[in-house]
Amino acid sequence: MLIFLIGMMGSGKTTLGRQLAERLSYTFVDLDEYLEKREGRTIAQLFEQEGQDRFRELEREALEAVVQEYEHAVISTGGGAPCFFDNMDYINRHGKSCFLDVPVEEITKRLMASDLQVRPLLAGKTEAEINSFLVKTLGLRKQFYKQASIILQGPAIGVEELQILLNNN
Ligand SMILES: Nc1ncnc2c1ncn2[C@@H]1O[C@H](COP(=O)(O)OP(=O)(O)O)[C@@H](O)[C@H]1O
Ligand SMILES: O=C(O)C1=C[C@@H](OP(=O)(O)O)[C@@H](O)[C@H](O)C1
Ligand SMILES: [Mg+2]
Repeated sequence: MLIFLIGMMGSGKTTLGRQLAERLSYTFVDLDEYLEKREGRTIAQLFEQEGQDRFRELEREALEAVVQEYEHAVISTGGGAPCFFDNMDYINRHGKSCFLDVPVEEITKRLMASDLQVRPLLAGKTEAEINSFLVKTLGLRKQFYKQASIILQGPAIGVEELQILLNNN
């Protein structure tokens, strides 16, 4: 089975995905890392050198490659991945999707304490600018995230809770 974690930047997809994969003894795939290895460049370099439109095409190609490569895996997507092309339908056709619905205030706090350079959409922004960017972006993306098979609400989403919901859905 393929399990996809989706949600905004900073919602904890990479962190929780790694924990879940370990518990299930599944392979863990972080779509950003997979794409970086595939292209031999970082996410920041891909945004800078290719622009966001091309980044989204490369992200879709990486998503398809992961689906073809793995039978059982936990896949942490990048925050924008479900929101371009028919990616959300594609994800739901190939596995179970879990939306980590964490409040923007909590996400802002986490991201401010992290390295903003690795997330090119946030690099160079102040806390207030990040907060308003996240509010605006979530407004546009929620229609996609809401199509997830499982929705978990934060701020604190535990791996046990996620595992129970996965067993029941
Ligand atoms: N449950 C949590 N509580 C507090 N901080 C967290 C939690 N999950 C993740 N973080 C922190 O928030 C930041 C973003 O987490 P990450 O897993 O990379 O999110 P995503 O992959 O959704 O962008 C990281 O600095 C991480 O250490
Ligand atoms: O929300 C987005 O558009 C993005 C999220 C990032 O992944 P995380 O959600 O893991 O930070 C990464 O794919 C890229 O910086 C763009
Ligand atoms: Mg991530």
